Amino acid sequence: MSEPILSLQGIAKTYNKGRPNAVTVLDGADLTLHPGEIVALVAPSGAGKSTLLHIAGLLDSADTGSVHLGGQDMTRLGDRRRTEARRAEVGFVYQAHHLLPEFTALENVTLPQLANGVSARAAQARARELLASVGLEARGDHRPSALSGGEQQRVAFCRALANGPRLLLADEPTGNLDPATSDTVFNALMGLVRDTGLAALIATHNLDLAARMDRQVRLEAGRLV
Ligand SMILES: Nc1ncnc2c1ncn2[C@@H]1O[C@H](COP(=O)(O)OP(=O)(O)OP(=O)(O)O)[C@@H](O)[C@H]1O
Repeated sequence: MSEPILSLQGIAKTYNKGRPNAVTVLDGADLTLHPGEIVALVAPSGAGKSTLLHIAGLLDSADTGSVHLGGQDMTRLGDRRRTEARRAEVGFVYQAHHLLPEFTALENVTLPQLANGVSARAAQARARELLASVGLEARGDHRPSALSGGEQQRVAFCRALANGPRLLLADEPTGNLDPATSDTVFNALMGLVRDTGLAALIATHNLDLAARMDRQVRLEAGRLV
């Protein structure tokens, strides 16, 4: 089998450690994700899905345990190296799309590439290609307010994929969408995973969508089962 893109081992996380209001959210969570794999992360509200995604995506650190991304140990990297690794390897999609309202769809997908040192010309070409891959070739000049919810969420996926990450992390990405639109967004994502060898971890409450993924992991008492 191919080398894992993401490997989490023995991840523990307690908020407000040592205080009366301490909350242990993760307590020995293990997870391995391979290229071309899409995995559902299912758990009740408050169980720690966002916390786990933030640790996997190097936005937050675990108290104990290790995080490997693309075979490299990220656990003890300094802030600068973590940010670099995150920019290069990880794409994030949130429930609310967080697109920049004053920029067009095309600009929203171009900007992260400019931040990563890509030339304007190459960044725009890639943004056009990504938007076309989710059926939005005619919407590049629209601002988010002129797009439907499903279109906005597809732009958010394109933005997350703009720098060619090997890992996509999504937190309830279809939570705000009606079933038909959620289906369209999910199918676009599935196509990308299959075509590009991307690995995706998708937190969702939608059990129908979860059932269509390669595997489901549940977060129970701080562990993944
Ligand atoms: N910064 C923080 N300080 C203290 N407690 C926190 C913090 N962030 C999260 N928590 C607590 O940790 C627990 C897990 O939160 P998390 O957001 O990871 O859950 P979730 O499974 O993503 O929930 P939801 O599905 O509702 O988004 C919750 O009880 C939450 O209140």
